[in-house]
Amino acid sequence: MSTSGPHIAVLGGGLTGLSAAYHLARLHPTARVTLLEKDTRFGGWIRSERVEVQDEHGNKASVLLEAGPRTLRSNAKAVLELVLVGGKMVWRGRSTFWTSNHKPSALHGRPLPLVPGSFTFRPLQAFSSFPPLSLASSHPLLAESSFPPSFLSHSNPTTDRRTRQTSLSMPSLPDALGPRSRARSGSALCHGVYGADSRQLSVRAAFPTLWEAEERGKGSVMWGEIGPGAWFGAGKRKKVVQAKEKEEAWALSEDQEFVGRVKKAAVLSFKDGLEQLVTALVEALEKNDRVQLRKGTEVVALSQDSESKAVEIRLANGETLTATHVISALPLPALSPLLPSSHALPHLTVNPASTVTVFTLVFSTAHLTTPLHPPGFGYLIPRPADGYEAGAKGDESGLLGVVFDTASLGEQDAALEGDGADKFVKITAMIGGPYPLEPAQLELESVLKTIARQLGRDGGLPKPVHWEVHRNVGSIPTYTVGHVERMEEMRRVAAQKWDDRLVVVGAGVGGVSVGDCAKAGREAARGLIKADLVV
Ligand SMILES: C=Cc1c2[nH]c(c1C)Cc1[nH]c(c(CCC(=O)O)c1C)Cc1[nH]c(c(C)c1CCC(=O)O)Cc1[nH]c(c(C)c1C=C)C2
Repeated sequence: MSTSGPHIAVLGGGLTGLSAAYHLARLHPTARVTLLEKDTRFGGWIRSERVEVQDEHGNKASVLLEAGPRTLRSNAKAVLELVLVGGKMVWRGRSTFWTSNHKPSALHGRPLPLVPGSFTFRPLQAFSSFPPLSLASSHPLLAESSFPPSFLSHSNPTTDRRTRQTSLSMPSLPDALGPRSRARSGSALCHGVYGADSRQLSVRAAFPTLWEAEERGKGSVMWGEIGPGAWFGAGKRKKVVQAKEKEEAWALSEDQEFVGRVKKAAVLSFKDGLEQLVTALVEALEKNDRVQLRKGTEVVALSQDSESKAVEIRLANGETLTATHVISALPLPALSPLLPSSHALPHLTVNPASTVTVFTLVFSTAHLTTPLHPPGFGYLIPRPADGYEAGAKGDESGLLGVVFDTASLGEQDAALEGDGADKFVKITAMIGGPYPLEPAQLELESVLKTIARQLGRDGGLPKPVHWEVHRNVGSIPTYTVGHVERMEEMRRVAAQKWDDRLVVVGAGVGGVSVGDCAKAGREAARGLIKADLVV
């Protein structure tokens, strides 16, 4: 590795850290970059694996399993740039949403159908995902809250418009949704995105597009989406910038057919899963002789030289590295103990994080007389009416939702022998989050029983030909009320105490989606370069 130029250390080899290292190396002509990862692999929560499955008739398939996140959206330049690095993709087009003959009532009980696009919580986008009107009337947000004039502020004095920008007593989601829906509406979406109790989440931090729409609509989210605010002023300017950024990203590819397909896709992944993106980024970084990738390397302390302002990085193996700048993409609670008290940062340990167990099941369809599940991409389960304690033991048994993976991104699976991959169906149960779980609830029998009950399959579910369980401990930060302000303060203190030499980013700071992580890494790299901080 060359020794001239600034030396930037990136802490954490998840997607945020990889994206930061990739963009630093790409955009700065002389910077040296060292990426430090404690684990023996890169990718963080992104873990994709192929397994071979077989049924009793000799059909064999190669099935892709995701232990963590499974899709990304083509909604930001940062994502598109990485997508172009990632290679062969699969996409779920907008045309493959719910079919008109689908009846969510086929699902037993009161789960919420899983609709691609709704997770971004852009209200119109979400509801336009429901082509049949009959379906819309069963959507809890429509049925229960029916777009109150002020979707966010309804009946909540703490959301007063004059104070809501600065107040630390920002509403949490159920308050924001109004009295009738307060019971449980919206909680299902919070399970699907954050694996968390909606009552703990800050609307402003967790669903910023909803918040911004209400700002534009002067108290009405709906009006914010369709009213003049969306077409003039800041709302319009933001849309223009986003459109321009996307066009710039499309221009990076010469393959217009590919670009056309990605543009139309609602959600994307790669043929070999999201880890294909990680592998592509690592390969690109390995080719650059200004980049050093170090896995299995734990950072134990950071300090700053009072004269040169350089950052000293102490490693668990006793080595010390010196960097001109550090980008930390570590979980915030993991960064906290590395900082000396003179240079401590506030609020790093305030938010809790959800533990979600991902239970993937592959079934043979050979003996099924009816489809294993109704059409669609899965369902989300709202917060139990009588509390998580009771829900853990009752009907929900700790389930937050179920994804019908084959319906969603079945192209990732391939036939090896026999009639093909369509002889198998893959689903994923997401378990845990706010539920207090006993180990027995994570046993196969218990999970099968719960899903069969929810799907209304009286005869139960067959034994899967393959299943896997991954417990993602503390994987999704819960942005509690006041998060946005706390992070602003944390960044201010970091800039001041560390003389702009330490930048803190990642899912703990601003956005938990794959796209948010890609973007945060990119912005951190660009920020250092743009501000001419790299000396
Ligand atoms: C490991 C479990 C995870 C749960 N949420 C996330 C993970 C990694 C993070 C997450 N999930 C979604 C978003 C929204 C934004 C986005 O850009 O995708 C985020 C940040 C939405 C989502 N949740 C589930 C799926 C299949 C998707 C993608 C949407 C789509 O494909 O259209 C399923 C799901 N995830 C979790 C639960 C409990 C759950 C339930 C079915 C927790």
